[in-house]
Amino acid sequence: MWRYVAFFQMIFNPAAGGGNSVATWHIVKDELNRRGVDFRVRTSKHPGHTVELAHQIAKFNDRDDTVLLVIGGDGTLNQAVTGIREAGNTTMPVAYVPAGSGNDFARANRISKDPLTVLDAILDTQAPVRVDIGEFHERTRDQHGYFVNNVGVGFDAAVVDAANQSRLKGFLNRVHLGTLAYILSIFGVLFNRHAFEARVHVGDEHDIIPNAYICTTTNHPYFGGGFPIMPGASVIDGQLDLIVVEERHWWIFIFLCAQILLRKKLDFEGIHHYRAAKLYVETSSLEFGQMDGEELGTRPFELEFNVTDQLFWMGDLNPQ
Ligand SMILES: Nc1ncnc2c1ncn2[C@@H]1O[C@H](COP(=O)(O)OP(=O)(O)OP(=O)(O)O)[C@@H](O)[C@H]1O
Repeated sequence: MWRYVAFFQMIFNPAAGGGNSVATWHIVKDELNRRGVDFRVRTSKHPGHTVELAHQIAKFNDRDDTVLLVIGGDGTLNQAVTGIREAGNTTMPVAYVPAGSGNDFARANRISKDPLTVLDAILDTQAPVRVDIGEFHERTRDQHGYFVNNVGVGFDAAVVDAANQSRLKGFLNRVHLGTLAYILSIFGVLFNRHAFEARVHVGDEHDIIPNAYICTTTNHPYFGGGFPIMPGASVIDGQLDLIVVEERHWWIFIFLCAQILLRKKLDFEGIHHYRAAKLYVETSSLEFGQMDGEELGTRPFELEFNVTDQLFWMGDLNPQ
């Protein structure tokens, strides 16, 4: 069935990477034309539009050799996967050319930053591969969703919120320093930090963590444009990883962040780690939330997580 790719349905987000994705799109389009590859492109016209576009493509697809090729960042990839899944399509594979600022999903799967290298791998692909993605149900607002990277409550979500509000982000993206926007936001958020109570249920374990500060469920090691928050996490183990970091003293928190940046083993009192296919996290206070770098707003969160999988069209799978 998957001997060759006959047809690419493409979604391109011109706003990803602070607009740098436009150059990637031109490279991809020119190369596909040069190789005589059959494709159709749709451009994301506004925030969230990729969900609608992917939904339509997945719902009305009448060919069994269609691959959805996504050009954008983690948020665009999230929306494409969400649209496919919401359409009830579990057979259409996703190919991905990273063109965002963080590109954590690409980093975790060792997908090249060079569009022509990625395209080569996509066009050489013979069969789809299954990759873990996360699924969540947030009970307080009855919200359901999917994530390719992570869902976080607390510190990381406050950083995403601050980075997205930052006027500097667009400029830093244009000069290829997108990660710096997150680093600057981290310092801003650190000055306003507060701890919250997190209740975690995993299997028979029921923990109450009174002074949580980072509470992130992740599909792979990276967050925020390359921070290896959970080095052992994998997209092919059929499990999700939850890391909860307590807020004790600011200098301990800085020390822990340094350990994360230096990729040291996070084996300290005050760091809680859970790995399972199903997880439950609850906060009693209003907190920021984020999903793959997209804001979830503020609310008390009651999050049920499950691991599921998605077909990807991306050459030999080589995850970290
Ligand atoms: N035409 C558009 N104009 C403005 N924003 C758009 C448009 N199309 C999509 N978006 C929004 O652009 C946002 C950013 O996309 P994306 O996350 O892919 O890029 P990024 O933030 O640069 O990369 P990363 O998530 O990897 O850091 C998404 O929230 C998406 O909804």
